[in-house]
Amino acid sequence: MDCESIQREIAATVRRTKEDCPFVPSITNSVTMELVANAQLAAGGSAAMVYLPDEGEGVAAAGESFYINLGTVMPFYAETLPRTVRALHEHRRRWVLDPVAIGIGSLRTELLRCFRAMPPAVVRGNASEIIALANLWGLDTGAAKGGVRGVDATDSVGAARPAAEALASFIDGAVAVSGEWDLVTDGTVTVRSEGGSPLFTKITGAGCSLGGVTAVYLAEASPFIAALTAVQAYNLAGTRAQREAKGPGSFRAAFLDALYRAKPGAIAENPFALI
Ligand SMILES: Nc1ncnc2c1ncn2[C@@H]1O[C@H](COP(=O)(O)OP(=O)(O)O)[C@@H](O)[C@H]1O
Ligand SMILES: Cc1ncsc1CCOP(=O)(O)O
Ligand SMILES: [Mg+2]
Repeated sequence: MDCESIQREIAATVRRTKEDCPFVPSITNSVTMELVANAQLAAGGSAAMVYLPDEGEGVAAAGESFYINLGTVMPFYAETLPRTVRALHEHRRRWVLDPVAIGIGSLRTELLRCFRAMPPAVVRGNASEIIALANLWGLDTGAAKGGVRGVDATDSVGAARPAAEALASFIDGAVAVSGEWDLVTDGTVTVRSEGGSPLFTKITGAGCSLGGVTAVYLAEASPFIAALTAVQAYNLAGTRAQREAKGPGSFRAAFLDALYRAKPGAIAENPFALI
């Protein structure tokens, strides 16, 4: 895969998504749910958030891809999430996992452990979450430990590269690691995408909504291209939004506008390199 063919695939993915408006349901956290849905709409998808077991199963079958984010675990997720993931597996629907705050509490850990048997097509997280998930699943992380602090990372993106590549190979899909720069890998090809803004760390839900938008593109593209398209769109829109913003509040609004307005060619041409 060379950069030019990757760029062509990214542009085609953005274009198809706007034409098709794929239905991409989510089970996601109650803190950032609204930003996730708005970002999915801005990218051209159709969003629906559910909580209950039968609703999870129903929309898993009806959706074209799916997003699961473990940010705020509720007791009934012990039933909702295994049933939904089983339905996704049975209906051959691909899904994105964001293992937010991995390490907090026993139910979150138990759920993340159980996903190993029916894995997602894409895992998206910050560096510490990716290292921690690879460790939980017993994969080779190059001895990295993964220092998640609540929902934040304490590891650099580069430190998560072995974990990301091992995870991507294990799931036979793709892994995206976010931070000051972003890494996307399918286990063989690894890319570094530049851009974004430090203001992303001053609003809640930048990472969660990036996962939701990845799921939208997953309805239209391979795991690797879907993950990279979302990362490129965020890095471009974040760069543009920072020029308009006075602080986190105006950044959030400017970011949604920039994501909505970003053209396929500009997303494809946001700076990235094979590493
Ligand atoms: N210092 C930074 N500079 C530029 N972009 C950043 C920076 N930190 C995070 N981002 C961007 O913010 C988005 C969310 O990433 P991140 O904050 O790592 O996720 P999470 O919220 O899950 O920890 C990504 O698009 C990422 O590229
Ligand atoms: C603050 C918080 N607490 C539980 S989930 C959540 C949102 C995390 O969002 P993100 O990972 O996108 O920063
Ligand atoms: Mg996060």
